[in-house]
Amino acid sequence: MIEVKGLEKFEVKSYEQLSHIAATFIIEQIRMKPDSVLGLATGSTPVGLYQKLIASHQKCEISFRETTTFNLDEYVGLHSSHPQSYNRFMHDHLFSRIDINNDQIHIPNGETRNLQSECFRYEKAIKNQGPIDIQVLGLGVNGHIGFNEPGTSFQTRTHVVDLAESTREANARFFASKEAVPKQAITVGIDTIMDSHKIILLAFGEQKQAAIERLNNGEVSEDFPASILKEHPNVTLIYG
Ligand SMILES: N[C@@H]1[C@@H](O)[C@H](O)[C@@H](COP(=O)(O)O)O[C@@H]1O
Repeated sequence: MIEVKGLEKFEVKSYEQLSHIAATFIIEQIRMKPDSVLGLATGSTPVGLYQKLIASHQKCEISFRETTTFNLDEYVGLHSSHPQSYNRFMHDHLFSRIDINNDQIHIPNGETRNLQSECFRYEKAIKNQGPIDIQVLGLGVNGHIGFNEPGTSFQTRTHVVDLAESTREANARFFASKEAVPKQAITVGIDTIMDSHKIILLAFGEQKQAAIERLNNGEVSEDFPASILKEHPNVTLIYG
């Protein structure tokens, strides 16, 4: 097996262990720097991490009062209260249960008429308040990070994407049908992600094995967006 340079790796035996290790990174970061800027992800993988952060907050170990968050992405066309919007997901799974100030939470607005200016506004907000101290990433089955699909330039900043059919299929489990999955999203770009000081990449389960294998053993290529992370100096892959 070819060892990948630049990726620190933790192979875990359980989802519980993955969530625990990921939470340790975030908790350490907040303790070290209470006004940290966190980059957050949606999807089912980070849910256990968010539960651990809530538990740590409830035990008064950490406070989010001074932290700022930027989420990676949002579907185009879903109202922020829609059960499958990422805005609603983050409030349900994390924000409503910690002491973060609402005005320090940032999620792209996928409902706006002017998507281009929203991308510009979001990128500028990250630039003004960043850089992101620690970015949480999930891994798409096709290697996407955020919603940066295969073929996306590594130079991209926040932009509008057409979702790959494989992504709409994978995410259909959260919707009534695949047809109900939006066709577009706003995502921070790959270059935006690479500006983060530290990145933790989480991947777990049978359906992620091929992507993990390709990340570990494949080349750095725009056909497989997550591969660029091998060129970042401070990435930890937590997988199982
Ligand atoms: N935009 C999100 C990604 O940021 C996430 O990493 C991916 C994996 O989701 P899951 O963790 O549910 O496998 O899903 C979505 O497509």
